Amino acid sequence: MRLRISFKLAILLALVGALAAGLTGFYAYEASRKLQLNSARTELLTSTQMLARRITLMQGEITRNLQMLTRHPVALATLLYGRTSDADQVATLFDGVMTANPAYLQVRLISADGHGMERVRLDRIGSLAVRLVGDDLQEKGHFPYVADALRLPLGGTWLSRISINHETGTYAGLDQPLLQLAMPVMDDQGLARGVVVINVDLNGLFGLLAADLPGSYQLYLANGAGDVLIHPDATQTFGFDRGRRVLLQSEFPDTVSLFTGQAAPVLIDRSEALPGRPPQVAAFIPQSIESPDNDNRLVIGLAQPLSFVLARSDEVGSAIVRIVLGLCALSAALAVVVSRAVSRPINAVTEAARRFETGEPAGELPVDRQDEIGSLARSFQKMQTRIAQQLLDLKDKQDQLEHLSHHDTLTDLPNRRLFSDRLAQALAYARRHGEEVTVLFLDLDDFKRINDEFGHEAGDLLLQGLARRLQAQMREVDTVARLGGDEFVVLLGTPAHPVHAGQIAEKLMALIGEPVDSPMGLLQVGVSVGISQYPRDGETADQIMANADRAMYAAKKVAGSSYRFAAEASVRGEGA
Ligand SMILES: Nc1nc2c(ncn2[C@@H]2O[C@H](COP(=O)(O)OP(=O)(O)OP(=O)(O)O)[C@@H](O)[C@H]2O)c(=O)[nH]1
Repeated sequence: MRLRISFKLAILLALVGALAAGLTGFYAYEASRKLQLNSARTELLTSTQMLARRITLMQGEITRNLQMLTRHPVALATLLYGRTSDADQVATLFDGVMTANPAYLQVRLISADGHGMERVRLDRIGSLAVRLVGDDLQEKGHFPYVADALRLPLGGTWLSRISINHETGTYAGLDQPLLQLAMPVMDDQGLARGVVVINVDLNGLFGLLAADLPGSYQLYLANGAGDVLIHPDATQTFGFDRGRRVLLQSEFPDTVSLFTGQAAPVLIDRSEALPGRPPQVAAFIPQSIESPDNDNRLVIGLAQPLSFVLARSDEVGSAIVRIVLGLCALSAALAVVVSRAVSRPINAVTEAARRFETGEPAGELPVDRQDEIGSLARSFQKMQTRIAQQLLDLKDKQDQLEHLSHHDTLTDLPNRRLFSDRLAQALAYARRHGEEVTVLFLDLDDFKRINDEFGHEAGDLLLQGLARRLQAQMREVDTVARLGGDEFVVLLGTPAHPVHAGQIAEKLMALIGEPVDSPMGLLQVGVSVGISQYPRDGETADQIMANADRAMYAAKKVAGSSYRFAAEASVRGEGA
């Protein structure tokens, strides 16, 4: 199948349009993906740093609460005098602090005496702070938060390692990650009389801290060795507490530098899914919690599923796909319009060429256009006009050649060839209809003398003048021809009786005998005429002509103009 140029052009333009739209769409989508990832990483890092800052603030707040509680006079009074009213006031104080701080699991006043006997203790049960009394109060002197905190100076804070709470007798926070902070209560002599201990629920604490973060954020917390303390998957937390290690650096190998003292944050773009874990984007930073031994180094991290991060770019992607499809449709429509606009004038030129080839009128051409197609159309039109003109010229030349081949160049009378054709035709007709044909053979007398006396040019003028005269005076049906030199012949177009033929010969003699005016003077000659008639003088053209010639020679023998019939010997004329 031969595809039209407009179709090919439309397909090509549509493909180019679709390719351009597709590539633009693809790169726009890639750019949007990168932007989303970068912005997600930056947001995660900022949120993680904010979280770390809030942990520091939170620790400072707990320390300030401890200072307030340890320095309150009723705390020392309770420890020194054991009065119930003092203890009640302390309990009220603790209740206020716990109410204000939902992450506090437990607040206790523990005496240095009585093996670290709990004097006032409030445990969190649900949302309430519940005071324990009587047998529920226990000796805690063997716990480091009592023994070590009692050795601290005024205002010093003891900070536990983050651990799982296995302490029996607690109502809340059992088996939860726990941070304990303790501060000594000093008397006037600077002797530590007891400690105030606050147990902080880390899950709750971080839950509070993370409450402002977007719901898609996942919180990670690891201790200085990398043990996972908080993980979106609860089964991965506190592995060390169950006799196995679950390390953050195992799941996020890039974080290993954070556990070797590096302070720079680690940004992770984990595009590949781990078994059971979706691809993620994450940010991790180290965070130190101030403590006397400075051993509480933490690594905090926030992560987001990659799918969530890329959800927006997927939306952008589907918008881009719609735009690309729209652009493809638009480019296809434009391609059709453009290809038609381009191919229509080309088709017009092609159609004009086809019509020209078959000789039909060319039709309209886009010659008014100012582009290459207009120039092609104009060139084609010029070429068409030139070819048509050349064809006309050629036809003219052909006609001229045709005329020349049948006419004498000097006199423009029919030549021997045309005369022979007409004679043959006339004989054929006469033979069929039983008619006669008459030929009069004319030879000028003494023509050489004209040439010799007046010049060859004068001879020519005389021949032309006589030819014109004969042509004008003879009937249209007759043929006057020049056979060559000073020989003329007349073929009568209608049958003629010999008498009539003789009259015609006399008319011819009179016509030729009239002088012809020329620049060289009056030119005058005589003529000898031989008359031959079919069928009397011959059957064929050759016989007729030969007899006419012979008759003319017979006439020539007589001085002056005369004529002779081929069949008769009688001579009629001026010289007779
Ligand atoms: N000017 C001119 N002369 C021609 C042309 N053709 C032939 N002639 C001349 O015509 C003359 C014919 O001479 P002849 O055949 O002797 O005829 P004539 O002089 O008429 O003599 P007779 O026929 O015997 O009377 C020659 O001198 C030719 O050169 C022509 O086309 N133009």
